[in-house]
Formats: sequence, C-alpha cells, structure tokens
Amino acid sequence: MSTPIIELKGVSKRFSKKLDLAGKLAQKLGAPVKDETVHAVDQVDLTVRKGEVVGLVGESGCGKSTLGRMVAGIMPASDGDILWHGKRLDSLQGAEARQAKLQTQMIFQDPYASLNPRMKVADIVGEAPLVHGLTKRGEWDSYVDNQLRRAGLDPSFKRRYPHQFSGGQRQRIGIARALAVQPEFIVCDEAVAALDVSIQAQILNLFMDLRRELDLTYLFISHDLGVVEHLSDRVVIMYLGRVVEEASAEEVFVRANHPYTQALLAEVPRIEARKKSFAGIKGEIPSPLNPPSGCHFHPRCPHAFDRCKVEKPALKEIAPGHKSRCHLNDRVA
Ligand SMILES: Nc1ncnc2c1ncn2[C@@H]1O[C@H](COP(=O)(O)OP(=O)(O)OP(=O)(O)O)[C@@H](O)[C@H]1O
Repeated sequence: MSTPIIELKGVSKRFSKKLDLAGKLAQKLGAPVKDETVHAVDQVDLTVRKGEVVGLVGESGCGKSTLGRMVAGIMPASDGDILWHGKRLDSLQGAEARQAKLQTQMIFQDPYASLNPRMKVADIVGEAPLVHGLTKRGEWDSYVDNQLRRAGLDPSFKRRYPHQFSGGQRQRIGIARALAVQPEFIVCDEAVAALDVSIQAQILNLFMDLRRELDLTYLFISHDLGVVEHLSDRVVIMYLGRVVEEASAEEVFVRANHPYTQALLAEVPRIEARKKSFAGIKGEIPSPLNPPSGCHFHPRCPHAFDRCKVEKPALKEIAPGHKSRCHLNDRVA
C-alpha cells in the first residue's frame, strides 16, 4: 500500500452562527436565544494515499467543502489532527509549511471567482512558480506555455483575460495554475458541477490523463455519485458532517450498504438496473444547526427503527476495506 499523503484523525469543524438582527432584538427583550453552532464536520477519519483518487460525496451542506478546505490547509480544524506526510499540518513552519501549501492545490467549482479578472492568463498561471523559484525569468514563457498545453489550452491564450473564455476554458486555466506549482495532491471541490455535461466529461478525462502523466493524487468532492463513479479508487460518503460509508468504488457501486448511499445511487440516472432495488431519497437534508439525534439519517431512512432515533451508530468494518455507519448491520449479524 502506498504511503499516506494526508491523514485526518477525529477531525471536526464547528462554526459559530451569530444571531441576526431579529435574534439580537429578541435577546434584548429577554427571549432565551443565543448564538448557535454549526457542526459542519464531525469527527472524521480519512486517509488519502499517494496515487489514489478518493471521491467524497454527499448532498449540499453535509460538510464536503469544509473538509476539503481543511485537507488543503486553508482552514484550521476545530478538533482532531491533520497529518501531512505524517507531520501535523498545523505545526509545520518555514520551508516545510510552504512546501505543504504548494504540494496541495485546490480547484473550485467556479473558476471565474478564483481567477483575478484584471490579470492576464500568463500571470495567473505563471506568478506563483516564479515567486517560489520553480522557474526562472528566462524560461518563464515556455514554462507557462507548457502548463497551458498540459491543461489543453493553446499557449497563445496567455495574453488574454479570464472574461474572454468559456466556463470549461476557465476551469482549464484554474487547472493550469494548480499544475504550475508542481503539486502532488489536488483537492477538486465540485470542479465540474457548473459545466455542461459534455464539457464535464472532457474535464474529468483531463484530470485522469494528468493523474497518469504526473502521478497525481486527488480528493474529488462532488454531490453526484455518478460523477465520481469512473474516476475514484475509493469513495467516502458524508451525511451531515459524518462519514456514513467508505469503500472501494466498486464495492460502493455494487454492494452499497448504508441506506443513504443506496438512496444516492438511486438518483444516478445511469445506474438503471441497481436503481430499481433502492428507494429514492426523501425529504430535505436537516439543518446542521440542529441535527437529528441518533443516526442523523433516521428521519429520511426507509429502514429506521427505534434504536436509530437515539443511538449514534459507529463506523464499523463490514467487509475488508468497507465501512458503514448503520445499526442495520448489527441486526443482520
Ligand atoms: N464560514 C462558515 N460560517 C458558518 N457556517 C459555515 C461556514 N462554512 C460552511 N458553513 C456551514 O457548514 C455546513 C457545511 O457546509 P459545506 O459548504 O462544507 O457543505 P458542502 O457539503 O460542501 O455543501 P455545498 O456543496 O453546498 O457547499 C453548512 O451548513 C454551511 O452553511
């Protein structure tokens, strides 16, 4: 087994939600209201090994982006340890901290929001490698050209500005920028969600070509299980801040165990045959401000029984490399 690049051990993230104006007024008038806490990520263990593609899937608001940001080192955890090559990410200093930052790059859903509209493509892609000494002034032009070519863009585009490109091309500029600092690990946060289906396929193919060419490792975040199906080695399913299932991609698509994973599978249009045996997902995802007791999924689960309402299930290994957080597994056993 290859060495871990990133390990999360019991990682949680809480956000404090301040009272709005009406809440503050109610508080002044003596109502028992106070700031609330969002448990965005709740005691997550996760390992991403060199060369792996891990798909992280769940509905909007389940904590995927927050987890991705912590993994990429751009947001600190509230609790738990994040290890980068075995060392605590928050204890790294100087050159090692810079190295960790460069080695892990993040690609976002909306490339336009993360591309400076006043910078030419050449500077967007070429600024960081120059600052960090990955290229020299004399070689800079060809260095930038190479990154653009790798991302499937014509080098002549480098004199243009982001607004002159389509959504797919802008995502390619974001990819070229990430590649330019020679990362080993890329966190893709809904990187194709805003694109047309045909463009999505092109960008997903590009990610996989780059994986082979550059020996890259990915954490691929998506709300759509269908998007991660073909590119992930391992899939991790999150629900309201908790990991509910984790297995190889094949296991998840053939032997999904958790009722939530089964419900997500039922929503993937292409998986017609398997879809019939699963109930689709019902109801809205509850607020992480006030998550349901016991198993967070129990109000939406077609199989819930009394224990699910009161007792938090543990994430247990149900087959080699396959974990699930569901009381039904104890019943079956
Ligand atoms: N900076 C923040 N301050 C307060 N709450 C936050 C903050 N960032 C995220 N949250 C809350 O944490 C929860 C998880 O959000 P997160 O963005 O990680 O989920 P997600 O699964 O990535 O969903 P989406 O795809 O919609 O972004 C949500 O309830 C969100 O409102």
